[in-house]
Amino acid sequence: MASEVAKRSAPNTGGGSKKRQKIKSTKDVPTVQKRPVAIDALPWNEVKLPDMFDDAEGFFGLEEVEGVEVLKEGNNIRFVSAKAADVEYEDEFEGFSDNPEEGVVTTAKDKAKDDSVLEEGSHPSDEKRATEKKDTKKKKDKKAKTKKALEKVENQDGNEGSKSDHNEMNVFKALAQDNDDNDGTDVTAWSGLDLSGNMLSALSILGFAKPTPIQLAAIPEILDGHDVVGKASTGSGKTLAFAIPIIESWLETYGEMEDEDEKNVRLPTALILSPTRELAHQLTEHITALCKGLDKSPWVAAVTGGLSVQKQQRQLAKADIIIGTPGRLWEVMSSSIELSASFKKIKFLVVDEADRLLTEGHFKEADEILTALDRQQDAQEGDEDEIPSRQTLIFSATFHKGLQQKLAGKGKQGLMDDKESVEYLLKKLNFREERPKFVDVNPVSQMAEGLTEGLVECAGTEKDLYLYSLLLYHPNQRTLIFTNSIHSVRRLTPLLQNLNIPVYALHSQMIQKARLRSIERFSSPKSPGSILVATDVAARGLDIGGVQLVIHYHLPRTADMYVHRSGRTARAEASGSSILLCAPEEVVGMRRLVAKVHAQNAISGGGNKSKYYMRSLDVDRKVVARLKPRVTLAKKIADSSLAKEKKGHDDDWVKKAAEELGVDYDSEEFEAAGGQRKGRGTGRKLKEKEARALTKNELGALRAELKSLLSQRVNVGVSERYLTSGSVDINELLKGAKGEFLGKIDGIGMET
Ligand SMILES: Nc1ncnc2c1ncn2[C@@H]1O[C@H](COP(=O)(O)OP(=O)(O)OP(=O)(O)O)[C@@H](O)[C@H]1O
Repeated sequence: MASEVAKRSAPNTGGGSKKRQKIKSTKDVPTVQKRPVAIDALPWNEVKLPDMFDDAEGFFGLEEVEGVEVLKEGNNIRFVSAKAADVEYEDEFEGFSDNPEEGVVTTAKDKAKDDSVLEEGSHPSDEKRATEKKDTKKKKDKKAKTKKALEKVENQDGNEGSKSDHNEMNVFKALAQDNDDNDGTDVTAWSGLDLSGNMLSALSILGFAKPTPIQLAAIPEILDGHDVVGKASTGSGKTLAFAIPIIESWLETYGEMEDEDEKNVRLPTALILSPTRELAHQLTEHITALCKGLDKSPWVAAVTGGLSVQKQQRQLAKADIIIGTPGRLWEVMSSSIELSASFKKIKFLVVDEADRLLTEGHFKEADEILTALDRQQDAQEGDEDEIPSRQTLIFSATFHKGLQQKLAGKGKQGLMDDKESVEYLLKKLNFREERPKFVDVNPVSQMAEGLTEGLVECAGTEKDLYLYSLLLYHPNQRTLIFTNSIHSVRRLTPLLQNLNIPVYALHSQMIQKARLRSIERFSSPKSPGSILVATDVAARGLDIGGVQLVIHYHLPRTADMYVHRSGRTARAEASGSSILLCAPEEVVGMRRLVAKVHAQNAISGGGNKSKYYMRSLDVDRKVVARLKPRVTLAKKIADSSLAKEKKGHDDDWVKKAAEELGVDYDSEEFEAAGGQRKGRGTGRKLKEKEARALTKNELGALRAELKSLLSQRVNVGVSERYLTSGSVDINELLKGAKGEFLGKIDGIGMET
């Protein structure tokens, strides 16, 4: 095996695997062993220059290293060091960080907690780990039972030469029997896909009784070695559609490896490109969850920023499945020759949410990565046989029409060389087949089946009020609110908090730790009624269980974005609603956009071509008017803190600039001078100034007033519809049994 590849840790394969011993302190190191070390992992020391070199341009940052042997093996150069080995040994095997903000989430097989074992997978949070610990026993019992079922079959079917498919059918039967005793999920429905017993057992543990349509259609094509372009509606299980065959391939290759040495230097199997950090982490968790049910499992690593490039390089050197955003991946890859060399030999390249990744702002990095992966370019003479031919898998719920045609192979010839064009990138994907298999399992609808859509008409200036009303009409529902700007997320979050709504924020300018924390809290089973206000960074791919409602506070800019945003609810056969808040002047355009989405579905599915008409939802304006005072107050309080915060930032910035220029800075004087000029933004500035001017006491009074308003129930009364229908027991309604009060008490629900 090529020696350029960094040493990798073998996954735990149970009792038989060699386990590395934990070195607790340097005192415990019995012998000083020399080991091959990556060049950037050597214990480099900064060279101290004598004072006389005060201005020695070009020598700053000079580093030296001691005790390193340089070995030349053919064309490869290796560095062997005792010291570095110790340092790196501790560092390398301390287990991946539990801290998600550190950017790499990795996992190894679920295994017995053995103090002497340092190769341990990690999980994104301590909280999660605590929950997982609790689940472990349960899962282990389940796993043992599933295993027993498989063994039972093997024993029953012990005749040599028995047909494997016959055997497999019995595996299913045993699992089904087992399931009858509530011991595991019956996975008989997966039988046509030719999966290994190991994989079936993992699916049974996950509780996935049958493949989804995209899994049913795409898995055999991928297992057969084809390039695949997969299109299926949001929440339909695309992740496992590509992950299952990738893991099957890894299991097969790993099973064929004869000794530990070979396992230790194995090459990565797959590289998965994701457009956002959150999605990369989610893909990691999703694949990891499946791997946990396997006897032996691949290392899965997410690369999304936060860690030092060197540390990520070391961790990636061990990974079998790498999931990353293009920017960070390219940064890590481009600074390590060893990593790019090993990536070139991957068996699978996956582009998830392809239409976004290939078309929106990721050109440069995607281009660099694809160039680096291009196996032909670096193939050396006589090396051809060693290079596995890569399968390319492209997945999304939406594809621009042009992109779809190009991916389907039409017009692949004569692709332009314009370096800025999608065609250029497509060419770079380097499909191994002239035409990849196009798997479009759900041409009738990109939208999930269980989705209800509607719009609420309200004046642009009243969106806050209607948003709050909608939230009260849907109490205890996990709700995702989309806005088109970071500023709106920043504004709406405190506003809703002031109104006692459990709300979290998500946008791209938040630090990674805070982003992941928001998602974790929003998705926590402990808070089913939480709210997330987000930009479109949350629109694609995020799979948060139990999102029942999506509200488009700002309208989506494109039809595809409408599909992706709305797809955060009604996932995996669940139901959910998507509601647009539309100003009157926006209604026609929006109806047209949504009709377009549905028309495309109808035409491609050969279905009903009548125009889809999105209904307006009936919100009782009188009830909304009753909520106005509290929203106005909450807004005033939120605006005041925001304006003060902003002033602090502005002051800091101007102070710094004044310091650099060597002038005095007086914020009052500065503002007075600015206030003379009339121009754009003056009105906003005045409002901010007003908001800032609120004293502590005034704010306290506003808070008290709001508190009192919030403690009052909002009686929605008896709607005219009820009165005219003549069939309603008004006394019953007023008793509260049907929830005539808004909010947590018991929502009345929306009429659709
Ligand atoms: N065979 C299955 N049976 C039951 N649930 C499944 C199955 N496969 C996947 N799921 C679940 O369905 C949910 C959605 O899957 P996934 O995130 O892969 O959807 P997706 O098609 O990638 O959606 P999007 O287009 O929004 O990214 C996940 O919670 C996943 O665990």
